[in-house]
Amino acid sequence: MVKIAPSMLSADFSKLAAEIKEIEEAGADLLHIDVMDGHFVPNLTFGAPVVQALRAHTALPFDVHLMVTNPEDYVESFATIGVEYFTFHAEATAHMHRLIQTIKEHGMKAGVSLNPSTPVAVLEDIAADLDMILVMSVNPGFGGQSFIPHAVRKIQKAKNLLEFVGNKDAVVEVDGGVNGKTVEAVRNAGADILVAGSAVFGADDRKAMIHLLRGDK
Ligand SMILES: O=C(CO)[C@@H](O)[C@H](O)COP(=O)(O)O
Repeated sequence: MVKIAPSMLSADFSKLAAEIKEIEEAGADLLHIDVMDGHFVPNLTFGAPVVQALRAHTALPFDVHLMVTNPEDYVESFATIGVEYFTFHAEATAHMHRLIQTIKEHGMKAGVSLNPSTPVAVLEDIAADLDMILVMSVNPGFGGQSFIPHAVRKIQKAKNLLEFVGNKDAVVEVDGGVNGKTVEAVRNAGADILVAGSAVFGADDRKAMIHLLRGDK
């Protein structure tokens, strides 16, 4: 069964702890946390101190997506928080292999995210080392954008690559424009974790939306 990771980017920033508690009670599986530095993407969110402050307010695993230049500089501060996935962008470093090892040495799972224009093939030689491939189905930076259809094929390619290298533990996550209209294609393509920001936080009934996205019977 797929897991649902609501994206905090679409939460009410004036009451983050309450928002997180609500989506935890609504049945979310992970909390997706978008760290943006205003350089890698044209938007700025929060860093380790805010994420640290939220750790005490939920038992949900933290799925941290770093849209930053120099992701190497963030490993130590996030490792001390209690983070499940530390996911950086392939486009942000020339040293993916080394960074993956460093993330794991710091006790976190390592994910690599791909912008819509970056092919899955860039992960060929490191796929066996990964814990997650994050397929961006929008250009990163903002919530509420439309799903880019070619992401469906890319999810399949990411799944095939992990299977080809015998990496049974790694997951494929999809992020951007996932909602009631796009979710079936994404689930059918084989995604393991679905990130949803505006669809969940903008829903009148967040619990019902999480159930719908997950395909609960
Ligand atoms: O990383 C990002 C955007 O850069 C995402 O996590 C968005 O926050 C997803 O928002 P929706 O498209 O689901 O509204």
